[in-house]
Amino acid sequence: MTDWGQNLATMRRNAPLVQNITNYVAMNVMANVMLAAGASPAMVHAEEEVAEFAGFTPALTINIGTLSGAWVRSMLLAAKTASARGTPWVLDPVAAGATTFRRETAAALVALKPTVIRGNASEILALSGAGAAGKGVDAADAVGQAEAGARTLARATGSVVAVTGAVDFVTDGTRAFHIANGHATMPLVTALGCSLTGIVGAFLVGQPPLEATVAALAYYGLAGECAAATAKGPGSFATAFVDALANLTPAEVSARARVTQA
Ligand SMILES: Nc1ncnc2c1ncn2[C@@H]1O[C@H](COP(=O)(O)OP(=O)(O)OP(=O)(O)O)[C@@H](O)[C@H]1O
Ligand SMILES: Cc1ncsc1CCO
Ligand SMILES: [Mg+2]
Repeated sequence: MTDWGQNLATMRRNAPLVQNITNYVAMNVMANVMLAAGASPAMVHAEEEVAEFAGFTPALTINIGTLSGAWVRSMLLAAKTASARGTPWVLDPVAAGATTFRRETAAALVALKPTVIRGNASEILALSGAGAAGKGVDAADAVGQAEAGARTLARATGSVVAVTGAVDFVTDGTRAFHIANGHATMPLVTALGCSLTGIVGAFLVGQPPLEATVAALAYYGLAGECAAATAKGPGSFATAFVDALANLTPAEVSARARVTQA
């Protein structure tokens, strides 16, 4: 059995710099989540500097949550640089099926070969070409409905595809895993999915993409379980969740990760 806590230990040893192009809603939450986990986030998105930064960062994440023309130009510049350098990068296709602008932007970014695509079921269904129920940023489909689409998307793109929800699903198109850690309060706190995308980026540094992604999701879900033990609702959950990310040890992750082959 794989020792998933080792991937957390490696990430913390690396304490990797991660460049994040994310949305206005997520920026602060995501930076705090990443710092608590042991990574070093940098929110760098200006067209004037984004490629230069992508030229030295060991990992990059791109989230299309609050788009505009200038953001898209920056995203494409950063993704092109990462792809050319072989830098691992993660795409978070927020509300990918909602509008033509989002569909086209997500497709252009997928063409630049993200190492990992991480989204909720509705977003992964939209990217895989199947009809999705979701019209906004929240999932309206169950993970199980997106698993076949995730496998197809992974085979078509060469990306690892992670579908998050009640039980997460991760595949490289050949192998696949379910991760049953997590808590139902997580989707009631905004930007926890966006922030998870940053955690996946941090785990990718120096680690194989499929295993790194599975371990990141197990660790993150477990932090949700820990937070739920003391939280009184979504507000105190958010605080307890950041504490749990900082306090969880690799040994606890190894013992409590609920990962099975799919
Ligand atoms: N019903 C649930 N039960 C347990 N864990 C959940 C549930 N829904 C989501 N999660 C967990 O919450 C985390 C974020 O995943 P989610 O699918 O909510 O992201 P998202 O929809 O992209 O979020 P956002 O767009 O608000 O940032 C993952 O770790 C996932 O496992
Ligand atoms: C609420 C919201 N709107 C655009 S991005 C975002 C953060 C969660 O995806
Ligand atoms: Mg999301």
